[in-house]
Amino acid sequence: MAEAVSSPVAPSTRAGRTLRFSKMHGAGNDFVVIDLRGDAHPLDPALCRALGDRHTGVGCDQILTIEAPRSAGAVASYRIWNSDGSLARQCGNGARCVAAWLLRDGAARGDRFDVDSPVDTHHVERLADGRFRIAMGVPRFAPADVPLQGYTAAQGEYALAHDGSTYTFGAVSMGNPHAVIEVADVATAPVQTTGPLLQSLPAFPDSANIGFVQVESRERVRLRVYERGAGETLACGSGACAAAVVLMQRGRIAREVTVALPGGELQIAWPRDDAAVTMAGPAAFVFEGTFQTGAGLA
Ligand SMILES: N[C@H](CCC[C@H](N)C(=O)O)C(=O)O
Repeated sequence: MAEAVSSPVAPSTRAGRTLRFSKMHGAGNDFVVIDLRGDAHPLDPALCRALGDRHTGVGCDQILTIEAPRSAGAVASYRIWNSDGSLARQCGNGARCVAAWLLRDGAARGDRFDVDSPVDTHHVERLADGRFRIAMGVPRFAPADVPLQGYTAAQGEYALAHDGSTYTFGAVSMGNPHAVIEVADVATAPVQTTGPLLQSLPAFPDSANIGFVQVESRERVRLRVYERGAGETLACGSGACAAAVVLMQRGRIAREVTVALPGGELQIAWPRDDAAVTMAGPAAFVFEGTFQTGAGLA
């Protein structure tokens, strides 16, 4: 599973902590965004699960915390928590929402700036239509980088036998692990069964985000993603990058494509194998709120 987290301070689920948040989404992948730049207490898994609960909390796929920049040129850094309380190292839709949040906050100015994710410094560009283009880093296909156990050299397609079935998929790291399964029709893809099954196999020691992709044309694909730590989401930005580069490497699609997810469309480009992948898409504010820790928590 994703890396365990040990909180350096007493669990922040103790009563009395008031957290102001912005509820946001990127193509339907939804987030609770919390400014921790003036707060010494990071979140912890229990608090993130409480925040993410769609009945007793705010409800979201991931929680994003805004923190001080780590690199010289960045305006801020952010941390990514899945709603199951696990930490993640990449979130494409979240990066666009952080960018929009930083511009509204005034920490970022102009149409181009840098933001530190847990794995990289991402160049952000605000586009004329209000969407954001993010440089998502260079994809890494080596099994050790995904990580994917049981294989030494990168393959365009892996075949994994389990319990009488054989699963064929591509595998890539976008800073977080992805498996990509090509299907004839995403609408009938076994997302809710094969997704959690593949995540649980020893081949994925850190689990993985499982994408199911249908090629409609060389310029357009459809995608559904069963995310690590959140289940099926309406969109997955790093998953869109992962599906696109797996299919581009196989020569199945052009080097610039539209990825149509249930929650919206993203534009993915990967001009050369040694280049960063860029992802363009929307970021939206939904509402502001405060969350009182400890209220109703056992
Ligand atoms: N579930 C992912 C993190 C969120 C990624 C997704 N929401 C995106 O937009 O890339 C993981 O554990 O690696």
